[in-house]
Amino acid sequence: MSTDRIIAFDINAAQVSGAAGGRPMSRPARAGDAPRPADPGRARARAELASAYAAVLGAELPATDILEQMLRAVGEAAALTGGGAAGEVRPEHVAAILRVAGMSTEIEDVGRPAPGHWPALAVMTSGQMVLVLRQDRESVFIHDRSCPDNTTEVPIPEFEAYFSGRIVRAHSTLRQIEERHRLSETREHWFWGAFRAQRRAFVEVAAGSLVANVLAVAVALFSLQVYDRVIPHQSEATLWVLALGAFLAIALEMALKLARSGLMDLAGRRIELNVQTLLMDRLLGMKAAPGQRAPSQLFSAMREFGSVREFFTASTIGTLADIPFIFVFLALVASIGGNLVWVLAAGAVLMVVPGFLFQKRMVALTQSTQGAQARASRLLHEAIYEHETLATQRGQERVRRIWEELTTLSAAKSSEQRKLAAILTNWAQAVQQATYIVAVVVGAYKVFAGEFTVGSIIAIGILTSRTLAPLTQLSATLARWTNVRAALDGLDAIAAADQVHDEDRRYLRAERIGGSYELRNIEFRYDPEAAATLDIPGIAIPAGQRVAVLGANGSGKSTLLKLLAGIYEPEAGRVLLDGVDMGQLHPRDLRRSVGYLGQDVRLFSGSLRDNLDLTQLERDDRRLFAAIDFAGLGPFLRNHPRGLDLEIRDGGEGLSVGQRQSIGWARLWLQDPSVVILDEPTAALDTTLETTLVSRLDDWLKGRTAVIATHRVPILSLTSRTLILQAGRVAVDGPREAVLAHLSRPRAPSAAPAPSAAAQ
Ligand SMILES: Nc1ncnc2c1ncn2[C@@H]1O[C@H](COP(=O)(O)OP(=O)(O)OP(=O)(O)O)[C@@H](O)[C@H]1O
Repeated sequence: MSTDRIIAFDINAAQVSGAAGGRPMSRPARAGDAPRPADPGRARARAELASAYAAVLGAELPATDILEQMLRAVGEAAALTGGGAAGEVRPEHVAAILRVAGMSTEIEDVGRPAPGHWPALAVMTSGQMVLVLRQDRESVFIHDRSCPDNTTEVPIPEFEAYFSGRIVRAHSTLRQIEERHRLSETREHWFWGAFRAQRRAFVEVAAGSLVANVLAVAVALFSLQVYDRVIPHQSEATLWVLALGAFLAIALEMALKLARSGLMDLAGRRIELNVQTLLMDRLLGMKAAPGQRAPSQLFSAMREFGSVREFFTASTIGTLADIPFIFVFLALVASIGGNLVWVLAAGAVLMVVPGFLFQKRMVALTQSTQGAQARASRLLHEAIYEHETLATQRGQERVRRIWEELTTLSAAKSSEQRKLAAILTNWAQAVQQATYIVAVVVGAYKVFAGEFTVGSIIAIGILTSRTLAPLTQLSATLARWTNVRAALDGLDAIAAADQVHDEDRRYLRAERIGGSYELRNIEFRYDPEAAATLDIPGIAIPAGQRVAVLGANGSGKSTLLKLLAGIYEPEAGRVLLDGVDMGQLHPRDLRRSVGYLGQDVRLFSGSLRDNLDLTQLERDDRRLFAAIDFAGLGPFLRNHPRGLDLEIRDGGEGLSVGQRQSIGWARLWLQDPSVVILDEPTAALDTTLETTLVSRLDDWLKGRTAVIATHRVPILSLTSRTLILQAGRVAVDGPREAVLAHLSRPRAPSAAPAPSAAAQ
């Protein structure tokens, strides 16, 4: 085997040069060569190599995802080093990429190749790397995309001649393996699972509570001793020793309780951080479920997390941690006062029973307040963001009326809720005092009978308060629990909502999507009771074709486009992209390759730069300006004093509707997808800009599949095929000219049949 052959396996060279197959590596750098600029191509190649390796190891690691990370790292390194050595991506960098993907990696000097080393990346003497899959007695097998089965066999002596002896090895971590093989039923609950993760803190809190509660007995014992032993003997020294002991116990108890609340606070913060991150992830990753989930519901559910957080703070957990010690105190009372303990037990039961009895009423109240609050927050949102429409359409009166109704309702319900909570707390306090009195009365009778000392009564009095105090707090906690449970239920709906990226699935990875569509027996409806919004037996769109979708308002154009973009899933039937059901493709690959420009381009608060580059991966301002020029915003932005730093205000204000549409175009240009789905993409542009854009698009759309819903004539000229929708059905399908000619023909009762897809 020649050097050329070994080089032919080198993925770096192949990818850097952009060729599909292997190609000899470029001349090695010589001393005196000018410093090379940052070389994202090389980084790309290394990232792809790492990706291939990860795929061999079974990790779901797409080249493009790590590539994005890598390019970013290279960009940052280039910025730091002034562009010098950043292009050199060494084995350490590849190891870093694999670590980014959550794998554990090491670089080893193994000297000679041996079967036990592989799969691993082998560093060759030239500095290049190859992915060695396995080795038998005669050959090593190298990953090479240009060969059948992606594998090339190389005799060991030939390989050894160019092998530097270094390898980069990666393994899935135990956690990843566990994740991969975990049964879906054993997945932890989003909230309680986060609690379980902090169980160590809870065990420590429980241990602290035990000691603190034992120390709490000190005051009762102090009184017992003082009344029964010190006072009768007038022993001053004992008094002070006992007092000192009691002071110490109090100080220790306080220190322990402070430590306990500190610990709880820390655990609480960790839980909150994990849960909030998870909830936001789920919210962002939710499948679109049009007509099934009101945004205001989601909004108020997320806001309600505040009440959950407040509930699970140190005071609640402290109360709960103290509950088991009630039995310890009761045992102590029994040892001092014998049967008198039943008075305390009865008091304890009486204190908490109403709390449980009122739960149902509390739940009903919570539900109605939450409903009103959700509606109020939607109304508030509309009153603020749709202020102009309300003002010009004189809609304020309606808003005011509904607002008043909702405020009255929620004020009445929450006042009832507060009343109930107050009843529960006051009842608990009253029962606690009554129990004390009954205990003292019973104790007094025992003193009369000579069974008790005065010190015992005082000690029992103190112990009664200590025993029952956590129960008073428990009643207050029970009153709040219904609120928290309702909030948790709302959040449960978010955490359990169907996700675009289902963690239990292994999706098909596609570095590039060609863009041929096939729709089979599609049915889609927003309202399960209503007739189908879309009913399409079959459409095929070959890769690279440009299709215009026409139709009256409400005929289903946008819905069809959203199905093609993978935003909605059909209720029945299948949408195949490159011959594969869209649901099987990895959502990230889909989003990268399928560009969607909706009717209404939304902006987010931040700078214009942030808005253009929502992925935050674009480091090159020249590309941002090229995108802006493409979209026709160049002159405006170049003349603007703030340029790309132009501020977009809360609610996306800061640009005109047409300019917003141009931003949508610029985003699409930056995304550079192989499939473009455009919904009325020039509706807001002026004629000059539309004409310029259309002329640029003619070139840009080459090689891309495009489906464009439009009412505008200029954009039609870009397409070769026209579909006309009528009430969700394809009424006409054929070559553009034929369809347009058919449409412009005067209608006769027995019109010629419309061109069909077969006419393509
Ligand atoms: N989010 C939604 N929830 C419920 N029904 C919807 C929703 N979006 C659209 N519809 C209904 O589906 C039908 C098709 O709407 P679609 O937006 O696809 O029409 P279109 O052809 O794009 O109209 P236009 O030309 O006005 O944009 C309409 O009758 C509409 O009422």
